[in-house]
Amino acid sequence: MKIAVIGTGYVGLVSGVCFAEIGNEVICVDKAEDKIVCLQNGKVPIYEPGLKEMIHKNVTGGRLAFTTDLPTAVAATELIILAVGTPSLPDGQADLSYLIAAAEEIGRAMNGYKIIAIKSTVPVGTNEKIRSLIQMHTIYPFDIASIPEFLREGSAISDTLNPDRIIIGVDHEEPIAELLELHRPLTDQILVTDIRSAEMIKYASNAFLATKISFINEIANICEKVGADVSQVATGMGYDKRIGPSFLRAGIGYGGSCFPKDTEALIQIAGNVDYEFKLLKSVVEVNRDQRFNIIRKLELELSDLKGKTIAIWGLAFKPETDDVRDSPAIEIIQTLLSRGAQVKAYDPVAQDNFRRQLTHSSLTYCSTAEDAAAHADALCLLTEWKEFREMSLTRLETLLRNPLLIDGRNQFSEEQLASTSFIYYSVGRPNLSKGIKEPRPVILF
Ligand SMILES: NC(=O)C1=CN([C@@H]2O[C@H](COP(=O)(O)OP(=O)(O)OC[C@H]3O[C@@H](n4cnc5c(N)ncnc54)[C@H](O)[C@@H]3O)[C@@H](O)[C@H]2O)C=CC1
Ligand SMILES: O=C(O)[C@H]1O[C@H](OP(=O)(O)OP(=O)(O)OC[C@H]2O[C@@H](n3ccc(=O)[nH]c3=O)[C@H](O)[C@@H]2O)[C@H](O)[C@@H](O)[C@@H]1O
Repeated sequence: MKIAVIGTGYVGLVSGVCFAEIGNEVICVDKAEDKIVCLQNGKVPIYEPGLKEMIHKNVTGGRLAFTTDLPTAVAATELIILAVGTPSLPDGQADLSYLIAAAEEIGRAMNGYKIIAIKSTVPVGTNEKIRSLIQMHTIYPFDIASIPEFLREGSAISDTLNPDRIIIGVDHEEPIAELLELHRPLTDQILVTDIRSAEMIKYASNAFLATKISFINEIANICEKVGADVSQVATGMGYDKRIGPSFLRAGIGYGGSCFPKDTEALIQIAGNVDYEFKLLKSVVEVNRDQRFNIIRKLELELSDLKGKTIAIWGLAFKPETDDVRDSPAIEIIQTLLSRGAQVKAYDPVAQDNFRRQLTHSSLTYCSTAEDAAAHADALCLLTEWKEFREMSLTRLETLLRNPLLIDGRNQFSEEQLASTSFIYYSVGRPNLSKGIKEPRPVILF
């Protein structure tokens, strides 16, 4: 099938290359010229394991190309996939301006029947609005389909090539056969729904996963007070097939370009029809507060943070990505700086993106994890990169001025800590440090 993918961000690029990989002819379009020039020169503007190699393979195989010329790409293809951004507006609603602009351009460029599929995450009813908009700009027939994307950054290629399910939302029979044929090589688990349900499945899925995270984070906070271990609790809960083990890792809360924005958008979608989504509002509130436990634990040990040097390991919102959009690290570091601390930060891949978001005279970006830790009064681990877990704690202890380790992602074990004198705080686990001031557990009967 000949496919044009409009918007070459995470979703556009990964789905474009994966459709090429399974034998389609794909042209990826972006209005950002620097991005397209970069891709045409064999470079990849985002960090995603395996992506560069797969792009190279499909470009040389003649199945994948990049352009800024939307009209020519639309005219040459039969399926147009919209994957432009839908960021949050200040009030939490999804900003549809990129989608609207792209839809108008597509309408003007059409030269015959097309299937137009929206992969961007959009509020319920948006596909219908986009259809009306395109109709105003073309005389040619077309069908609209909502095909939401469920990939995760860091494992985007395997998620796309082996999805748990594909959702196809349509309101006509006509495009179904072609869309089924396109997706069958990926999975048999394909659900065809009406368009509005497909739009809602995407928001409901992200909101449910965010709920699981806030739920386990609250359980972790209670575990800290009653002396239970949230890792064991999560394992025990996860053995129940109705609950499942995934998305029960306690930590500093979720970040990224999607959960924060999509939970806010769903609260707005409900509010627009006079429904107060109380549960989801609490999920968001719990998540916003969870990151500040890092600051609370630091202050418990160091009292005043003014003049203290705090090392930060991990800036990306999760490992295996250079994406720092809505990363909890941003607010944690801003709070440390506002309390007068000196911050030394390190991330193996996300540092340049983070620096573009945050610069400050008291914030230093370091070239290695060890440099960041050297002479610090405390070390906070915010992203679970493998290189951090593999670090020798006995070596780390010699680098820090004060052996205080605040682990926001539960990366270290009792065995690793046994031969050290670290004061160690993790999330929802009994205090494993030898130098603990207060005996644990605090049993509350
Ligand atoms: N990032 C992720 O992991 C996932 C994102 N999504 C959803 O997919 C959508 C896209 O997300 P990302 O790829 O992260 O977005 P992004 O913001 O990284 O990329 C969007 C791209 O679209 C381009 N663009 C905007 N208007 C255009 C136009 N008129 N013509 C051509 N190109 C245009 C931009 O230049 C940009 O390169 C969003 O709705 C998001 O919620 C869904 C699942 C996963
Ligand atoms: O709509 C989207 O954009 C995507 O959002 C998430 O994917 P992503 O944000 O890439 O990454 P996740 O692995 O879901 O992690 C999101 C955040 O939750 C946190 N998390 C995740 C799992 C967990 O158990 N605990 C936890 O704190 C991560 O650290 C991260 O900050 C969803 O998992 C994808 O299905 C969806 O397509």
